[in-house]
Amino acid sequence: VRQDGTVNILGGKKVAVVFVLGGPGSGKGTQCSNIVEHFGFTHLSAGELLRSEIKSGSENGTMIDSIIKEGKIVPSEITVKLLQEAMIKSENDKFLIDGFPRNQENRLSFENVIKISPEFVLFFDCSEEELVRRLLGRNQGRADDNIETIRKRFRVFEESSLPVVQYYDSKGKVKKAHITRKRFSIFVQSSYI
Ligand SMILES: Nc1ncnc2c1ncn2[C@@H]1O[C@H](COP(=O)(O)OP(=O)(O)OP(=O)(O)O)[C@@H](O)[C@H]1O
Ligand SMILES: O=c1ccn([C@@H]2O[C@H](COP(=O)(O)O)[C@@H](O)[C@H]2O)c(=O)[nH]1
Ligand SMILES: [Mg+2]
Repeated sequence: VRQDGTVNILGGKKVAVVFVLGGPGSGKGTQCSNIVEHFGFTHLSAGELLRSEIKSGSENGTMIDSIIKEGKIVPSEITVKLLQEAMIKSENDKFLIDGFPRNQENRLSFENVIKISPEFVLFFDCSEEELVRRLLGRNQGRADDNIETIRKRFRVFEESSLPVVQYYDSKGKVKKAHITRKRFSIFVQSSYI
């Protein structure tokens, strides 16, 4: 229990978190793997945790599966609990959290439960044209890599996820990697990396 009365769920350990955000297919998972190799972070993909939950046959699996196929956002309490469990299980004190927070409610839920603010947010800015090309060429058998769901994921990204990037940008916490054409960059006025 901290002096301000809040409880650190990670047992008092000082933990660094970096959120990795960007449109579907912008390379979050790919770049997290590269970063992990060189900088000693543990990579936690919220999408992977949710897909594992489906595969494990958990009671929420069917609901998560249908939300992912619709390109929508899984309720915060489920995703935050999975992230919390993964962070507690890990021995590490540095985490790259990929694909989360997806909306403002996710962000608030993480703040309230985990009680850690990110060191910064890595944002991959990429044109929709390039995103579609990458997603349709990914060939990993994902149920949401079809053009119908991809369009829905783009809409959710613009409506719900970009406001989270804007929020962190207003706090000076966004480091932007500019991938191709500036489809989404009008929303964010921040430093480039
Ligand atoms: N810099 C790059 N240039 C070309 N292709 C790339 C690049 N980075 C990633 N890719 C490819 O694009 C596809 C999507 O990459 P990745 O899975 O890392 O994206 P993501 O942001 O994690 O996507 P999602 O949000 O759907 O999980 C993959 O097939 C990957 O190999
Ligand atoms: O915090 C999250 C992360 C993911 N989802 C759902 O999973 C899919 C796939 O996520 P990827 O990051 O692309 O692997 C995403 O479209 C959402 O439906 C989520 O709800 N919350
Ligand atoms: Mg990914």
